[in-house]
Amino acid sequence: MSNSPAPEIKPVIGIIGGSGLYDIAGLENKEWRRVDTPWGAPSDELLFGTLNGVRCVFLPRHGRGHPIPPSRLNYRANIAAMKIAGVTDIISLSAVGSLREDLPPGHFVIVDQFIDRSFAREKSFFDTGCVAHVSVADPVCPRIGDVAEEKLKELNIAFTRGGTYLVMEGPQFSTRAESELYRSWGCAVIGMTNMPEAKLAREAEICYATVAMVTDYDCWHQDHDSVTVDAVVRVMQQNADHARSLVKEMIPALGQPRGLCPAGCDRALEHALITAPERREPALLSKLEVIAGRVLSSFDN
Ligand SMILES: CSC[C@H]1O[C@H](OP(=O)(O)O)[C@H](O)[C@@H]1O
Ligand SMILES: Nc1ncnc2[nH]cnc12
Repeated sequence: MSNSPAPEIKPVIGIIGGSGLYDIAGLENKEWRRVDTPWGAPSDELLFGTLNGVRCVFLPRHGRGHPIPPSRLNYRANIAAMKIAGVTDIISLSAVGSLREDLPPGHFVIVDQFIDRSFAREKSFFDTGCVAHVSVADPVCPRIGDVAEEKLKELNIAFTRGGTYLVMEGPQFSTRAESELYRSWGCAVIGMTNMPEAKLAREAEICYATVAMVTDYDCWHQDHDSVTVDAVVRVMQQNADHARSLVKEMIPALGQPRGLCPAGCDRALEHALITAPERREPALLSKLEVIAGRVLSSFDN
């Protein structure tokens, strides 16, 4: 065991804004800047700024004006751009449908698990020529969840800590049979975007947590109409102030200098690489430098 002191990390907070959240309030020194990555361009320029002296970077997940559907998002570029921008912690904000009676529209859920039913997306930075298998047994960072919980309480916003987010491919909403199936699996909420986003953040060793904002009861609830985009947008407009206040409170708290993440999200690649150094593909390795340079440069993996 090493006796060296825990490094002092100055966090940079990334915020990925979902449907209805295309900007964040209160940022100082704001600047939209293009960030290119070895996996192509992210959904939009990134908004750089500071809040109470904490550096933050905002990305509208679908782009400003929402031109990109869930299956066409370049999830790898989005996470790689955050990594290149120096982001250490990501707050993912998402509109979701509720799969439980006790999670009504307007309610917030601090997600702790996912079931990934997406299938038409690139899910890893690694590939033939450099294979890695990270653990996503606990796919979100509990430290970010703790801060979300504390701030939601202070702001008096109704929320639930914990719940499984079912990730569907979309873009069509679910059939009633699918919705009932996911309910029978014990899922709390449903959306189309948080995977592979969370898996890629783990590969990039960025702490990541989802605050889901319920906008509808999907299509299973007999007393509520089936979800429509209009309904999602209407509830998100009502919720947007809550989401903005939450982010504004979370950033200064998460931005305090700290040591390594106790949950180990920032060391996820240690012991994850399996390809022998002599079988690694140089072209892929050079792409991976921005994501995995920390572990690839040490040859004893
Ligand atoms: C506009 S309704 C469906 C859309 O909203 C959610 O997006 P996000 O997670 O980015 O808030 C859902 O996943 C769908 O992409
Ligand atoms: N019911 C639903 N299904 C999938 N994604 C959603 N986003 C918001 N509501 C949703």
